[in-house]
Amino acid sequence: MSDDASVLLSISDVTKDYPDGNVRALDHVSFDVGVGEYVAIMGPSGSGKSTLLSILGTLDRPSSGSLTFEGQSIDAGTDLDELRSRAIGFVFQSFYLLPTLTALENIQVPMFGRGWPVAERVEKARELIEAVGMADRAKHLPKQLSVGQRQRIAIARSLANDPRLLLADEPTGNLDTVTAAGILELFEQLHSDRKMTLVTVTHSEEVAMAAQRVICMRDGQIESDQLVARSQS
Ligand SMILES: Nc1ncnc2c1ncn2[C@@H]1O[C@H](COP(=O)(O)OP(=O)(O)OP(=O)(O)O)[C@@H](O)[C@H]1O
Repeated sequence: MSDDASVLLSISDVTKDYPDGNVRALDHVSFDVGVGEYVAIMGPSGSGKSTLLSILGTLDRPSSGSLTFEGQSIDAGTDLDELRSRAIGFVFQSFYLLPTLTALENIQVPMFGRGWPVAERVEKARELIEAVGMADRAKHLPKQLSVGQRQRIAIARSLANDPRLLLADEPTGNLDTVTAAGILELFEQLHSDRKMTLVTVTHSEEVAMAAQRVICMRDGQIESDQLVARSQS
């Protein structure tokens, strides 16, 4: 973690076993993520990246070890649905947009059930669709959008509840090089303009180099954890 950042998220001595497969997916992993950091997690297939991201996002529980978010311990008593919907946004390789909803409606999905007045919900969705450069596609259904455009809408949706943390699993995995570069620019904007904390799992060097810090996993352990040297322009 960079020295000046206060800690957003911390995992300590986390182990994850999958007894059915007799697999130790994470093996005593500890690290902090600072507020506003942009972290890439890399490593070979099967090294534990997605498992780690699931635990960071509270989608899965560690077998042992602990997790804190904004200084609060995440344990059996934590309302995980509430924490996730309030504080954590997720972006996946497959976008999981609802096919019968328009782009603008898809962005509002996380706001459903949270008591937002409709007008405010729509206004917020309009602001987000603008932020991801897709305002002119608001009424389009997912099937009427390119894959890169769908990912932009999925990213806008992930921001609907103003999360402090954005977790992404191979966010450019289904995209061609040019489209992927556009998504990386969008992440950079979120990081620099909105001061989002971003953690992304990736196999892509380009994605990793866009981050500030790269954690490399191997066999369920952290092999290296380094700040990315940025060229000054
Ligand atoms: N539900 C599960 N049950 C049993 N074993 C699992 C389960 N999920 C993952 N594993 C195993 O845990 C290990 C880590 O898997 P994980 O998906 O975290 O790796 P990864 O680094 O994300 O891989 P990839 O880059 O291929 O997506 C692998 O050996 C995998 O087979």
